[in-house]
Amino acid sequence: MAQHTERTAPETKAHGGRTGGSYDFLVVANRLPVDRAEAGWKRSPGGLVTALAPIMEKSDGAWVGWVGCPDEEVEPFEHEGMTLIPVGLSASEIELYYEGFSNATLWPLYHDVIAPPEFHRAWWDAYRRVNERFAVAVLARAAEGATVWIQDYQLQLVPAILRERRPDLKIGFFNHIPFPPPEIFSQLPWRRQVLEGLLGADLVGFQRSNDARNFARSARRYTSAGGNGAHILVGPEQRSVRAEAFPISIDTQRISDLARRPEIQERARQIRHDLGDPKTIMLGVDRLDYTKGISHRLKAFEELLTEERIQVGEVTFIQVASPSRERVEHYRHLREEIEGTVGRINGAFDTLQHTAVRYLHHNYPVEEMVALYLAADVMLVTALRDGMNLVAKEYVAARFNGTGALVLSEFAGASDQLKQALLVNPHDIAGLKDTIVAAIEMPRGTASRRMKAMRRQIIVHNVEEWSATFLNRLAEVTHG
Ligand SMILES: O=P(O)(O)OC[C@H]1O[C@H](O[C@H]2O[C@H](CO)[C@@H](O)[C@H](O)[C@H]2O)[C@H](O)[C@@H](O)[C@@H]1O
Ligand SMILES: O=c1ccn([C@@H]2O[C@H](COP(=O)(O)OP(=O)(O)O)[C@@H](O)[C@H]2O)c(=O)[nH]1
Repeated sequence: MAQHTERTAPETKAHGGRTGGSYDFLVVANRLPVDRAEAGWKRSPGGLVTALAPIMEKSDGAWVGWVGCPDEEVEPFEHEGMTLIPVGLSASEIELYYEGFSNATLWPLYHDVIAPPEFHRAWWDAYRRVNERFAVAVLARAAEGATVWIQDYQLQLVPAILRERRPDLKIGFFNHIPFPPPEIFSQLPWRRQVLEGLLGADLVGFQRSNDARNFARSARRYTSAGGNGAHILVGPEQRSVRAEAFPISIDTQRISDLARRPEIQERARQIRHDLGDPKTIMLGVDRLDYTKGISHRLKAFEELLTEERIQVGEVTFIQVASPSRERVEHYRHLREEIEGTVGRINGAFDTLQHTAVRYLHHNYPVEEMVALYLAADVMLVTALRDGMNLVAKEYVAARFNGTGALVLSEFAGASDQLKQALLVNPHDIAGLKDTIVAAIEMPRGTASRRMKAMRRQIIVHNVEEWSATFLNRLAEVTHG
C-alpha cells in the first residue's frame, strides 16, 4: 500500500527576469503520477507512471501534470519523495484537449488509424491552449539552464513554447506511442505546427528506430528543416535537433523481487485454485483500448475451443481489461463489443465447474499484477500497434524460475527487445491460433531457454538505464 506522505512542496523561487524557479530537473506529463485516494493520494497505475516514478523518487526534480479530475486547483505538494506541480483543466478542456484532440485525433492517427481519427478545429484550439498552460507552469519553476523532459503526444507543442521563451533550457521530448509514417501523419490539418512544436526540443526520443525515422521524414517534408538521418537542422540558425530511439523498460528488480515474495506466490496458487486448477492459465492484461488487439485474441481463443484444440477446464483465459478513456466513443463501443464476445464465449463453453474466460474490468495494484503473472503459464500480448507494452516486460521480469511462454505481437515496441518471445502477427488469426497452441505445448527446456534470454535483456535494459541513457544523450547534445 502506498505510504501517505503528503505535504506542501518547497516554495518555488518566483523572481523576476528570465529564470522563473528553482528546479534543475522537471518532468512534464499529461498526468501527475498519483490519483485521489480516500485519504490523500495514491500512486497511479499505467505505463508512463510505472516508468518514471522510480526516477523521480531518486531525483530532486519536480513533476508537472494534471491531477486527473476536472476543475481542481491543487497547490504543489510532495508525495512519496516526489514534488508534484498540478496543472488544472476544466471539464470542457478535458473534453476537447484530452478526450478530443489527444485521444480521438492523435491516438488513432499515431496507431495506424485502427480507428478513424477525427479532426475538429475546436479540439485543436483547446490543445494549443492547454499546451501553453503546461509550458507556463514549467517556465515559472525552471531554474536557469534547467533540464526539462516533456512526455508524450498530449504535449507536443510545449518544446517550442519553452524554446522561444527560455533558450537557456535543455529540452528533451519522449514520445511513448508510435510515430506514424508521413503518408499517414500528413492527414493531420495541423501537421506543420505539431512538427514545429516538437522541433523546439534538443532531443526527440521514440520507442523504435522506425518511429524516429518517420518523424525525421515528416519534419523535412512538412517544415523547412534540413539535415540528414537522425540529425535535423532547424531554422536560419540551423539549430541541431536529434531524433533517436530509446526503448523504455520497467523496474525489473522490483517486479522480480515481488515475484519472489512468499505471500505473492501464495496468491498465485490461490488464483489457480479458484479457477479449478486448470492445467494451463492464459493471461491478457491491457487497458481496454482498441490498439491492444483484445478482440483478435478472443477470436483465436473461441475458434480453438470450437475446434476442440483446447478444452475448458484444461485451459482458462484470464483477461484483465482495465477501464480507460470511457467517455471517448470508440472506447465505449469497444467495451460493449468485448463484453458481448466474452458473454457469448462463456455462454457457449462454460461448464458448471469451469469458465472459459474470466473477464475482469478492474485496475489492480502491482502486487496483484505480479501474482497474475506468476499464475499465468502463457501471456498473450496481441497489440495491433503499441508504443512499447510494459506488460510484456513485466511478465518476463516476474518469471524468475524461467518458466512460462510469452506470445508477443510484432507490432508492439517490446518485440524489438524480447526477440525470444513467440512473435505473432495478430491479424493472422490462423497463425495466432497455432502460436497459442505452440505456447501451451512448449517443452519446458525450450521455454526456459527463451525466458532466460529475455530476462537477461530486461535485467540490463531496465527503466533506470532508459532514463539515464536519454538524459545523458540530452546532456551530450546540449553540451551540458
Ligand atoms: O493517461 P491515459 O489516457 O489513461 O493512458 C495511459 C497511458 O497510456 C499510454 O501508454 C504508452 O506508454 C507506455 C510506456 O512508455 C508504453 O508502454 C505504451 O505502449 C504506450 O501506449 C500513453 O502513452 C500515456 O501517455 C498514458 O498516460
Ligand atoms: O490493472 C492494472 C492494469 C495495468 N497496470 C499497469 O499498467 C501498465 C500498462 O503499461 P503498458 O505499457 O503495457 O500499456 P499502456 O496502458 O501504457 O498503453 C503496466 O505497468 C501494468 O502493470 C496496473 O498496474 N494495473
